[in-house]
Amino acid sequence: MKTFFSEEHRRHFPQAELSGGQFVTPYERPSRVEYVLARLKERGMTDIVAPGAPDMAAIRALCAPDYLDFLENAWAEWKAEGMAGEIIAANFPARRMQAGRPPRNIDGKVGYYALASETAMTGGTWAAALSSAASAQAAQAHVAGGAKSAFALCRPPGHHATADMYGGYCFINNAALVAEAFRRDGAGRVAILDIDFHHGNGTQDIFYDRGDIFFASLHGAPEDAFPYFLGFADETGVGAGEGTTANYPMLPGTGYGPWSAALDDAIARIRAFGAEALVVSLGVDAYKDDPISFFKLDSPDFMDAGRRIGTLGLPTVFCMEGGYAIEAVGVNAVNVLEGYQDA
Ligand SMILES: NCCCNCCCCCC(O)(O)C(F)(F)F
Ligand SMILES: [Zn+2]
Repeated sequence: MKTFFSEEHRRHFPQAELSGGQFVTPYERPSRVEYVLARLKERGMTDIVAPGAPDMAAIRALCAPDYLDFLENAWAEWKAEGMAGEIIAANFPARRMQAGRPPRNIDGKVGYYALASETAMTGGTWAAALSSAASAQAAQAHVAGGAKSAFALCRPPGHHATADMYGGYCFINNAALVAEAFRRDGAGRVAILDIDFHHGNGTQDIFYDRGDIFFASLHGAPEDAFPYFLGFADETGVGAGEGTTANYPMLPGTGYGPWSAALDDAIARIRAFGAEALVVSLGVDAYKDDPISFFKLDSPDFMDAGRRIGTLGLPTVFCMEGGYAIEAVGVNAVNVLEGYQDA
């Protein structure tokens, strides 16, 4: 399996994340992908290439123009306003406020486009997000060109990003770009399977009214886990998308037994949907030692999960999402890829 990866990810490394009322070193840090690269090489998956330039037309087709303008210009505007630190959202359009009217002031504008305040942006975030999107796009082109599967080692991740909001360490929805590209390249129906511990609210939001894209997510129950405000089992899609969203919220302490039962159900739903291509939002923060999650999967479970996903026998692009037990993130992510290839 070929891996697409860009060193440009390094341009996004904020010094701080707001967590528990303190500023901590961000959990979503460059060393995560270094562990994945090391494990890929250890397992002989050494076909690792850098993507070309991002397909900006496809990114513009996915994201709102004003949101892309914001992402590109936020840092300059923030510093022009005399802000001393990194970009962190502090003001949000709360209930019964004007959530559809972007402020002129950059401090207000940041909160308009942010869905959470833990994620800081810096001067290199835009470039890093574009390079991550480019890896996803290149992986999809490789599969559309005939490869059975490909791995987009994306950093920053993407599944919390909507067409017009960032947060949860995400800016551009890489998995959504891949799904749309599969559709443009002729796949009539595409499925996105999100196994990251956190609900892929952005991916769900983008495709919620679409009948051609199936979205399934296994995640920590919204009552207990970020992003908190989406991911309930009764969210099944709307309009043409009715029945094409399947959420599997699960409680703290969930182990591989119930988690894999949910996976099997999602796989059956994807098969019944008639997907012709598959995108996997590959987060491995369901791992038992993940510092910000509460499932109890162990490393061999990720190998078995990959094998089960492989039984779909679909052209597949894996997009790296989360996973914060840094020493294990490489083993767990590559285990999914190896299990998939062994199916
Ligand atoms: N005190 C820690 C609270 C953390 N709150 C934000 C969690 C973001 C999770 C991001 C992710 O893992 O879902 C992604 F895949 F996008 F990276
Ligand atoms: Zn996650």
